[in-house]
Amino acid sequence: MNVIEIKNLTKMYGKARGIENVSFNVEGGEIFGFIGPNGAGKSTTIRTLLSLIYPTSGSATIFGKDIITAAPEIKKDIGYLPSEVFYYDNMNVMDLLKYSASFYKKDCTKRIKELADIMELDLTKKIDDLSLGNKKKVGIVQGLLHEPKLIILDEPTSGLDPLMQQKFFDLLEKENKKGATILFSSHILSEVQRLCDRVAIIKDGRIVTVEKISTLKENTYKKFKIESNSKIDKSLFNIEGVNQIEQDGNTISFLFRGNLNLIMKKIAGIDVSNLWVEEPDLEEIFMHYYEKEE
Ligand SMILES: Nc1ncnc2c1ncn2[C@@H]1O[C@H](COP(=O)(O)OP(=O)(O)OP(=O)(O)O)[C@@H](O)[C@H]1O
Repeated sequence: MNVIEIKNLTKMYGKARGIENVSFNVEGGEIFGFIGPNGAGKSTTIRTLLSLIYPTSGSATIFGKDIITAAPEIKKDIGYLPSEVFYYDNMNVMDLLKYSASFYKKDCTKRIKELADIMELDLTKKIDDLSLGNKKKVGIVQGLLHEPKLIILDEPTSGLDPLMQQKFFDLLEKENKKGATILFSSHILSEVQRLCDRVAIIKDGRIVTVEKISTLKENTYKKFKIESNSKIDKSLFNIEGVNQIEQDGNTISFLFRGNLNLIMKKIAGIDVSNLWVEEPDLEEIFMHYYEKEE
């Protein structure tokens, strides 16, 4: 079952483009990545889904319910971490979190303590005295304290140090195993690759592709690097599917997409001293999608 269904969602800010005809679904139980560079439209899509802003046209459902008409009902089961968090500075952390928890029917005190423990957050501190990273942790606890069925995170890792990022990812994986669906926006591709099952790539307000991470990697280039005992004839690789050839001494490297036997036959004619065949990382795949569109 789809937890989120987005159909041709368009949001204009006056005459300026926010997002155009965005459509994709997020299935129940998956960790879904939403990637694109700054200004691509990730926050606009997320804010529209949460009814913080209204679409110009198009529609979307969450848990099968309309995002606008059923917004208050839907929100009870969503945990949201905005890209930037703002608080009343003179409250202490526990008071702020208790205040957030008061919007839900259940007692979240135990859960707040558990989460604060995992994220190493001091509940007695004043918000004003917290670093940016610690404020982000408050946002994380605030988003998860009611054990939501759907967790929506807008650029959640900015401000967290690598150790905390890891703890946070472990926490998300645990929530996912318990049944939570997660929508995770980011412009950092490695973290999406690590955590997500599928991704939607957005550029200039439009969805470029929606794919499984594994399919994205299979259908794209492989990276070849060949080392020989003598200089390799570069023209050997002037064939369809080969891109970005680079030669450095007796080493040649390139990206290839196509029938691998073609390349293997070419390599068979070389006195090979070493050979590397690697999957491109998501960053390279991403660039490829962007170039294709331009
Ligand atoms: N309140 C607003 N008024 C006018 N234009 C806006 C507003 N909010 C966003 N935009 C524009 O909409 C487009 C999409 O912005 P959005 O913030 O959704 O992108 P994003 O992918 O989340 O990027 P970032 O990671 O920088 O937040 C951008 O061109 C942005 O300038």
